[in-house]
Amino acid sequence: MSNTRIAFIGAGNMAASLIGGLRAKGLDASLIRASDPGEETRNRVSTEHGIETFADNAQAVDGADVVVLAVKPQAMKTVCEALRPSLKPQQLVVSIAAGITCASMNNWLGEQPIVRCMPNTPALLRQGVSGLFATAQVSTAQRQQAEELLSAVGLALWLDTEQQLDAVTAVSGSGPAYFFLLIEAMTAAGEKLGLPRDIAAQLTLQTALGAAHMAVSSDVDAAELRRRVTSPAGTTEAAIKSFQAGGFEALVEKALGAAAHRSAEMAEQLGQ
Ligand SMILES: NC(=O)C1=CN([C@@H]2O[C@H](COP(=O)(O)OP(=O)(O)OC[C@H]3O[C@@H](n4cnc5c(N)ncnc54)[C@H](O)[C@@H]3O)[C@@H](O)[C@H]2O)C=CC1
Ligand SMILES: O=C(O)[C@@H]1CCC=N1
Repeated sequence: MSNTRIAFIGAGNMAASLIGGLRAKGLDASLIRASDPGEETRNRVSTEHGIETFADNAQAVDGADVVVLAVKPQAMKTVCEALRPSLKPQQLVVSIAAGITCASMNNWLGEQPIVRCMPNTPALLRQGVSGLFATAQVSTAQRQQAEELLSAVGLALWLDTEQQLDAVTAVSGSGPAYFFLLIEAMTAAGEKLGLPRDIAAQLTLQTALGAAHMAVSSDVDAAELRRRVTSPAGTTEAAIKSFQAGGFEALVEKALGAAAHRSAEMAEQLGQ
């Protein structure tokens, strides 16, 4: 990775967090470039990370070993088709766009080695997790380059099939939003139970943090940790029974199913 030249197409939130992670890991700024139509966006990443930026995507990819596609899924077709004449066959394309398949990208870009990934927003704090899938054209060295790129902002996990990316999107890509929703709901419920809002918020946030740390560092699973909090006929049991009477597990399954379905549907709708 130390000599790998990386070009980011799109310099928004996810690209900026990847660039920040690479810089924090010691990758030289001269090896990173980014292009974005937004002047403010270009100025922000070049000031924050000391990298060269371009308004023209073709200029950014010139000489790059790895080209990271970090635009919205809806922009992928146009961006890929316009990039096609500028790409060299050996350049690795890494896409982080939700719901855009390798087959669609190969149609738009021509045959390129492609790694399709699904990161998540805690990448901003280098606490992210990503699922990665490589096409057959990707060499071992290129797999390593993609893994080093994504592991600069958190955990990077390889998948056996591209279809599994729909499930990864449902679990971890969209996942931070589910935890934020629970934080919002617990804070509001605490307030309704008579706590000042800031106290309810602090109690909720520190509990989320503490529980996540426990779940990550413990040698027992989440179900056992839950049992240890749940005294027979106590308060936790009352709450858990209430969650389960409302169909909590089935609701979570349904919600993640909806996200995975939407990921596959986007591939259909945006992949033409
Ligand atoms: N936000 C999230 O939680 C996650 C997002 N993703 C994926 O990451 C990708 C980027 O998302 P964000 O960074 O959140 O979006 P963003 O909107 O912050 O960044 C996208 C950037 O692309 C630029 N752009 C638009 N048209 C362009 C073009 N023709 N050429 C070059 N740049 C262009 C925009 O100006 C913008 O700065 C999306 O495809 C999304 O599916 C993946 C995982 C999680
Ligand atoms: O909501 C979305 O479509 C994107 C993909 C995963 C997180 N945000």
